[in-house]
Amino acid sequence: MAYRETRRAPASMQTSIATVSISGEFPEKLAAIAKAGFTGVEIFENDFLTYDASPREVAQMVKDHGLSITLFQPFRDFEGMPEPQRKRTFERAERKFEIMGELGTDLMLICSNVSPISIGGIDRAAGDFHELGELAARHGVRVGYEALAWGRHINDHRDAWEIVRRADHENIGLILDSFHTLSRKIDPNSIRSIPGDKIFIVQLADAPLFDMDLLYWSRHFRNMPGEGDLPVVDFMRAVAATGYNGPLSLEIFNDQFRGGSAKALAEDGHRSLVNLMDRVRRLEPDIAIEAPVMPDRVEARGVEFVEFATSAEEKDNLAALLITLGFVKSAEHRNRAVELYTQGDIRIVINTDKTGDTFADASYAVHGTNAYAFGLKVDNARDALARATALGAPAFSEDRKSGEVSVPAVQGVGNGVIYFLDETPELSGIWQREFSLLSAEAEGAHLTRIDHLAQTTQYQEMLTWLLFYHSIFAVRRTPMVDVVDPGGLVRSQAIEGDPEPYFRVTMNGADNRKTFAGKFLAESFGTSIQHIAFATDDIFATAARLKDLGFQALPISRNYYDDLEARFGLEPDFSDALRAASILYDRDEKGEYFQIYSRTFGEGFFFEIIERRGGYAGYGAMNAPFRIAAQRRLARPAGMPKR
Ligand SMILES: O=C(O)c1ccc(O)c(O)c1
Ligand SMILES: [Mg+2]
Repeated sequence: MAYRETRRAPASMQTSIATVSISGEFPEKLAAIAKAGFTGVEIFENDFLTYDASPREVAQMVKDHGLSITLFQPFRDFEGMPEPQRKRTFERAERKFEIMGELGTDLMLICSNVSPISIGGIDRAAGDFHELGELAARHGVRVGYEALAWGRHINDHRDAWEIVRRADHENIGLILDSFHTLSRKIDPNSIRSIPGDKIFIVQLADAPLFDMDLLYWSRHFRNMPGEGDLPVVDFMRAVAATGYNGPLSLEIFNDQFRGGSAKALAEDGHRSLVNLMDRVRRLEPDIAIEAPVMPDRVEARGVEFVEFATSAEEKDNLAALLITLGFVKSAEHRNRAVELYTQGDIRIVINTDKTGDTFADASYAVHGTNAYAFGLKVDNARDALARATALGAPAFSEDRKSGEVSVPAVQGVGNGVIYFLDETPELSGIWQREFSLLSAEAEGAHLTRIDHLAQTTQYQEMLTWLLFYHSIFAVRRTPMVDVVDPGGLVRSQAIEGDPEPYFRVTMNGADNRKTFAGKFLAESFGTSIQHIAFATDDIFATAARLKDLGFQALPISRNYYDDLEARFGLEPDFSDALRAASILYDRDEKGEYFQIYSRTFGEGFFFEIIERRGGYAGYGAMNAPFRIAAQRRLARPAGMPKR
């Protein structure tokens, strides 16, 4: 394969992003892009035209941020024009080449013609490009040709490549854009036969799968690689296999991003590229791009503990609720006001420590009582930390007192802390080392382990956190479901350990503060864990024990059970048993799901108890509106009509 001979030495990865991808004014975009670690930026012509500065001033600004301009784009409707438009198109191109000189970039993107007056024909287009190549050479610039998925004559990178090949000019090359290739379901392996040095730049974008008009889909719904459903990894593997080692440039048109945080978008973008190249490097080791090296995606084996920050006063209520759930206080911290409650494999830590500046205390001051931290069981905690930080997650650490264990940790959703615990003696011995065990025996309520954590975020931040989990951990995402709350829509998507779902998180994105989830977010000032779901292997035995323990389940309306009976054709005895214990029920092809909810605590936090029977893999989404209605009924201030 000839291209291998022309391959350059491995160059460190160049990351770039189009200015259109980021919200804000031009200077704000540049600052966010530079800060997030990109080395280059694509200047989208409109961003530049609408900003009141000369090309030379823009060039200086970009340089001051330590960035280079990887691409100037787009130039539209060039190839295959009839006269007199053809002549004018060349004049227009020459004007842009002059501007590029002042901007200090040597690469322009021409996207395939969409004009109704353009004429098809590969040789005609190749001829136009050859002639443009001569003009470009005189200006010391290069031109890359991109097939828009909706181009009038050219909408496939294979045809664009054929035109570039026939144009046969050093200054004319191909531009690949993952969206255009993958949205049309073109096999990305067709890229492997293109010489890497004829690919002038590679643009990357993902998108959620929608059955919609390609142009509309592209201009409004693109997202960062790993945030959507397109096989961007396969695309990039094929590109990398050509020997390409130029910039990887994000080009994301997204309505929501236009109003988002420039900083968060730039950070997500950078994370998405680092993660993408980590995946590619593992699948395609012999590539010219020097991708960052980090440990592989983390397989979480389950939640080892959840820790609440609270005050001495509020602690009693939380502890009382745990005791009605069958927990027992089984240990106390040796140096701190920290208690451990356990049942089965579940550990709940309650932290009311006020000595020194603890993060728990600060978290309580901001959010009130909240589940501010959790620990994950992993194979290698140091590796997990290394991967998370390589992907831009902020490492978390606190001053430890003597005898205390320093546990690798990062900050995640809602500024919460994620600790990594493994089987090394130091980390697995943490409970014995830091806590004095109490001789506490309790019958419990048959709760075995944490099935999932439910985190609430602003809807706008949902993709950020899904990418966070998806890049650091070996997880898959379930399809997004809409949960209708009387106050608005809440979008819900789960991430689950892959292949084994030992670790599950449901992410709920709230659009406004009128929904139950949105209200929790607003009133807790943005803490994230809104509920914790415990598993039982026998929901009815658990329900019976809870009753003895004085647990107060969230009461569910009679209508729910009438509907359930009809929907699933349940035996009246069975539905009576469900109703008597306020158990919600769901069923799919694989199995059954049972849920009991606690009443809410504090600003809308709650516990859930679930049993999965058979292979049921969901989260009872269809029951969520009933749960929310019940929670709202209870939350209504006294004196309001109750039904
Ligand atoms: O939507 C467009 O017109 C458009 C323009 C330039 C690009 O690089 C692209 O991928 C799409
Ligand atoms: Mg593009």
